[in-house]
Amino acid sequence: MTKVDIISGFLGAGKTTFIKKLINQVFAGERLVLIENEFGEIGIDGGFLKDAGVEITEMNSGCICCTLVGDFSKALQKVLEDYHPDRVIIEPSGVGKLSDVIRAVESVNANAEIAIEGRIAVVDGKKAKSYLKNFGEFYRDQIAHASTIVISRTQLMTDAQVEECVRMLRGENQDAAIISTPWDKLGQEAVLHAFEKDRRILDLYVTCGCGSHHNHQDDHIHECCDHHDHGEHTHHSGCCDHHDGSESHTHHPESHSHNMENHSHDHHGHHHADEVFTSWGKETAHRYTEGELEQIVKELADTSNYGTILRAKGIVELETGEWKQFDLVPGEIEVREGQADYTGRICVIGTDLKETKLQTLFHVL
Ligand SMILES: Nc1nc2c(ncn2[C@@H]2O[C@H](COP(=O)(O)OP(=O)(O)OP(=O)(O)O)[C@@H](O)[C@H]2O)c(=O)[nH]1
Repeated sequence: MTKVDIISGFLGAGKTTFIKKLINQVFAGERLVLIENEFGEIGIDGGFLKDAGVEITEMNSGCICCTLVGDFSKALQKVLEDYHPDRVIIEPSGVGKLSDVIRAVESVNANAEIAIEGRIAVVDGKKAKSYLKNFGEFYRDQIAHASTIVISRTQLMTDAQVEECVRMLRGENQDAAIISTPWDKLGQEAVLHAFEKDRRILDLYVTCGCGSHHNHQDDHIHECCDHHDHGEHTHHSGCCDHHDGSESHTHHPESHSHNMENHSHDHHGHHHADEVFTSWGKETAHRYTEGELEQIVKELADTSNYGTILRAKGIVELETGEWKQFDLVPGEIEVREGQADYTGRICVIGTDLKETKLQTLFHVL
């Protein structure tokens, strides 16, 4: 029997980062295959685990839950036959619907010895509220169908923000385990616990009167709806706070990022991702100066000249021969050392992208 874990999450939520953590800490020693699906036509993440001996199947240019569903079924079957893995980890594209991915896996299940173990949604805690408003059809589906919701970037949030986020997520999914512990403090035991238990909240991120964050990993794992009194610690896990979701169902245009439009007019509609989101991707041999690359990424982040950019990432060569990897989600950019690759690759995903302007910006005419 091969176990299958689906690690969903919106664009830039932290799926790949969380998968690395799982592979290093939780699934170490297992024979693993990762099926990675990028909405854009240029795969960027594929190389990251080759050294760790993980087999990687990349599927680009669409979603395995809709346009690539037939290909996905064949790919999963092939992986099972070729490698007989202990576990297959599926990373759907950020704009894939978790319910559709589950259905796609189940359709293979009829002929194969597999069992879905984890249905994970990684949620960027800082953006959950606005994304739920603006991209509700896709976002809500991932949250609602998850058995475990993992909140990323909680170390960048205040306790009150974390609590509000947990409450909001609980309003969308009454049953999932919700992990809100900052990932650098999240231990193997805690992750396993969340995966194994159906209805738990890992309230490791404790709000104290002193306002600092405490890691109570060993002794603060609570059953949902279990209200504990821990002296001066107040626990607002939000698990019993059955929010009516009214706030996240409102249709006000986005105020958080430049020109983010409301794409959730039809919560019950069935849009394919490519009806709402577009991607632009290029391979390039262009060698950038470090300053030029930083300027490009900054320009993408700070202006709306190139459309509404929800995610950009890439790996490119510098004039010096060094390679740099960049990541952008609204409000956050990162440029870091990268490993030399066969060519530079750039991928931008968003709405209303201005392709010609992007080509000019990246010098890839
Ligand atoms: N500070 C911080 N950064 C994070 C965290 N999670 C992810 N990131 C950063 O956010 C960016 C996106 O993370 P990924 O793991 O690539 O996200 P993803 O969901 O796989 O993104 P897609 O490529 O859209 O599928 C990277 O620059 C990460 O380093 C987190 O918990 N804290």
